[in-house]
Amino acid sequence: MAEAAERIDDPRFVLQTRDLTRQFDGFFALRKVNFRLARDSVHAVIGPNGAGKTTLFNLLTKHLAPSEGAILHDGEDVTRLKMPAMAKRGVVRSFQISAVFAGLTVQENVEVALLRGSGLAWNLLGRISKQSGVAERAAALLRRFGLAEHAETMAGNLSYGRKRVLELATTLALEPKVLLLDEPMAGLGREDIGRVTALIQQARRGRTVLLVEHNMNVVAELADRITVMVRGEIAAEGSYAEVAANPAVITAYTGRAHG
Ligand SMILES: Nc1ncnc2c1ncn2[C@@H]1O[C@H](COP(=O)(O)OP(=O)(O)OP(=O)(O)O)[C@@H](O)[C@H]1O
Repeated sequence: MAEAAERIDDPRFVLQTRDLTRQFDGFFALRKVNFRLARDSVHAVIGPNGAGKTTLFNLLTKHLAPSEGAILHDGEDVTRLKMPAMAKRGVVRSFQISAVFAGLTVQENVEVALLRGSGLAWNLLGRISKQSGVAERAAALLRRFGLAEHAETMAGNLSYGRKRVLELATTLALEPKVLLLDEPMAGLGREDIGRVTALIQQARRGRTVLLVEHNMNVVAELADRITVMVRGEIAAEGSYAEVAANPAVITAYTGRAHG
């Protein structure tokens, strides 16, 4: 499997794409996209419906294979690597809520994630968690994420917003270097959005975060840099103020030319 890795030494960028393209039956969902994710930044990908955001995300997270182009991680060509290999390299997407085990307690869910992160079979959960300090580490994570008082609650009984927090806690238990989040605020009310935003602010320390997000208040608050996708291509990039003032972006969102 070991292929000669192409090194592109620009250490500022943890992930880069080269002419990344994905077609579906001749339709270009993504066309020759050159995307760069700066190390230790929070970077948001936005754009109108059908712009190709999810396609880009799924290519970076290895849920989809590209039609053409390349993906580089730490300067190495990882285009052909599968999801587990990316996870080993520290590039992890948040699990979907469906991956939270409803029949386990909140504490047990985090313990499972910690064991998974250390490559141990989770059917040994009971025995190992007592022996290896996993229970203490899980409890510490729950305290950090404000879930301590729910430690013994069955995950299935948590509110939707708390499930999202738990989902993030189980992802962060893997200590990813690059955290990829697909619409982390989707379906959340205002209070939970505040909670998850604070959690991402905390989680960003020492790592890189990429999020696809529709909520512009959240994007404005969290993102150092924003990529605006339109019809499968990058239409603009920059800070929130820069992209918000960009005529191409205004046109894409309003359907009208600006000015
Ligand atoms: N599996 C697929 N088969 C066919 N077409 C697809 C497939 N996945 C995406 N597309 C098309 O590719 C385009 C980009 O879709 P994508 O989901 O990446 O957009 P998006 O920016 O994430 O949109 P949204 O904000 O609505 O989620 C759309 O026109 C979509 O219909």
